[in-house]
Amino acid sequence: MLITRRLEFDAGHRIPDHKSQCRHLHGHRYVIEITLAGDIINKAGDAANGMVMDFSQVKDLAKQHLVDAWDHAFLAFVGDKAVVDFLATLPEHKTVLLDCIPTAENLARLAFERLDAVYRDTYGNHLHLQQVRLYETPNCWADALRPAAD
Ligand SMILES: Nc1nc2c(c(=O)[nH]1)N=C([C@H](O)[C@H](O)COP(=O)(O)OP(=O)(O)OP(=O)(O)O)CN2
Ligand SMILES: [Zn+2]
Repeated sequence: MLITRRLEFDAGHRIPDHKSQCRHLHGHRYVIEITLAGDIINKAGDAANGMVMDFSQVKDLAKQHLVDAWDHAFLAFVGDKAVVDFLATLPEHKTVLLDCIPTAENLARLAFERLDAVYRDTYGNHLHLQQVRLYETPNCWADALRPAAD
């Protein structure tokens, strides 16, 4: 069984090597869709009975481990020196330094890597993170998938 929880957040970025609009400082209303795989919990009387995981718990964990850190932050490639140096001049500015360029692909991959350890099997229902879909705009998104098992 697959379940998906969608969250939204705002962040700024730029793609420094881009030859068109995206090299400029700009922002997006990002959408992240977190897909979990697992069996349906069958435990009479338990709050999670009939669920893979409570959607509110999926949301709370995503906020705690990722979304609250990225929301209203500027996501900057640490090698983008001009921007990193500029942001450092702004008192208490919320900047998230990344070791990669903040494309949709890289953000989806980073989100997957960070959240993978967060969604763990607590009920013996084989719960695990299956996919992170990251929308940069309503028309553009990237999917980070769990690699197929050997
Ligand atoms: N493969 C990727 N291509 C692009 C990325 C990316 O992360 N991965 N990012 C950008 C820009 O940052 C920008 O966010 C995308 O802008 P744009 O192409 O204009 O997207 P829109 O949905 O706004 O396009 P419309 O044509 O206006 O619908 C660029 N490429
Ligand atoms: Zn962009």
